[in-house]
Amino acid sequence: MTITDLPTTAFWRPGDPIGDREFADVGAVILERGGSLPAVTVAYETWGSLNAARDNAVLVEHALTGDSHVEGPAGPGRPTAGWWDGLIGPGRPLDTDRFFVVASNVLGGCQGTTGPSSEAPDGQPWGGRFPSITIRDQVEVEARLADHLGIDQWAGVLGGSMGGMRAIEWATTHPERVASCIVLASTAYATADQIAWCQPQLLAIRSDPQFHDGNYYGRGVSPSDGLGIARRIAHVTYRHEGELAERFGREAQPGEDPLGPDGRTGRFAVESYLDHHAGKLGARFDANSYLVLSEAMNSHDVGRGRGGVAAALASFAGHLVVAGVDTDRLYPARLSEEVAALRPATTLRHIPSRFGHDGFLIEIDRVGHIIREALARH
Ligand SMILES: CC(=O)SCCNC(=O)CCNC(=O)[C@H](O)C(C)(C)COP(=O)(O)OP(=O)(O)OC[C@H]1O[C@@H](n2cnc3c(N)ncnc32)[C@H](O)[C@@H]1OP(=O)(O)O
Ligand SMILES: N[C@@H](CCO)C(=O)O
Repeated sequence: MTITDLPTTAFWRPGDPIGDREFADVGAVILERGGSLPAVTVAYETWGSLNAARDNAVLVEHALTGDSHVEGPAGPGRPTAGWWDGLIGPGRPLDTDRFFVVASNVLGGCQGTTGPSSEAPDGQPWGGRFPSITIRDQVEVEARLADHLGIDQWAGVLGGSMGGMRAIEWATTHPERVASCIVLASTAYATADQIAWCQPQLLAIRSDPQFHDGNYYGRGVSPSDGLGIARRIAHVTYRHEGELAERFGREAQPGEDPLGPDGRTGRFAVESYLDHHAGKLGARFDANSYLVLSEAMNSHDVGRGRGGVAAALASFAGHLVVAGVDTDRLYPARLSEEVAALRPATTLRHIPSRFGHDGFLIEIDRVGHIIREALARH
């Protein structure tokens, strides 16, 4: 597959099959970086039942390109199978005999919650006009969802990567509303390295001639080349050097010769693998959401304006669990260890994996064990 063969962008629009989604209108939101969104809708899914005391709810926070479909098959309105399939259900780590599990699509996303592809007040898609948002704005919207569901305190808030950013922000902004917080393969603040890896990704999208300053909806085009390049860069950071060496080595993609006379089209197997992931993301994700969410991640710092990370975390009296993947080069395990050092009451766990950052999505048994252990206190 060459770059220009990539499919055009797909995202959820009103009128599409709703799958298992429910929707909550949570009103206008004043944004941290200025401006506002006059009417925010949140798409969410639930598993299990809220008990009479309304104290058994757990919020699962998805990562950059995830959505509310944590568990269950793909199907109409559900472009992908659950991204943590196997973790939610009777007797599972997120045990639906005990817990009411909630997962929403994040503010700025493209699977039903208000984002750049949603309608602005003038009836046209927001597109490039969608305002800059922060992780704190996303948590504000999730707090409104909790209010809508009648949940004063979550038994648990948990997530990996960008989902972990929102989980730790929840514990900091609303310490009284979180009993247990589980932060996987994540960080208390976006590091220089994470911001640096992000920059060429955003430039790739914005440099795509089909980007049109973010106003590509309705033109029959999308900046899929730029989004594909962004995903290739990101995907390498999500995996481990040793894994790529072991899986692909210097092998050529079958039927192709990267060192032959036509070496410009013949690919190494690892290049074909990256092309595949670029194509998959282009088929299920909106480039504008990729930009907005990436910049929200760059904003992340629970200590900003609060006297630093240690002072910010001091307000949280609940149970905090942090776990890093030992081969994660993007969110190295030292960032989890740093949180545990700044807040000594924290439980520190490790996720051994050969897969790097994506280990938090792949090592289901280990992740399930950490979740089960943390929620056993409840
Ligand atoms: C599953 C979802 O996408 S749910 C939606 C939400 N998603 C997320 O939050 C995370 C997005 N997904 C991801 O980041 C990753 O796909 C993961 C972490 C979930 C999966 O990781 P892994 O299971 O290790 O898959 P891996 O990275 O090895 O990729 C396998 C794919 O590469 C393909 N592949 C492997 N080698 C090659 C090659 N040489 N050339 C082309 N394709 C290749 C496989 O055929 C397979 O394709 P498929 O996924 O279409 O079946
Ligand atoms: N593979 C994950 C990595 C981000 O943490 C995603 O696409 O959301």
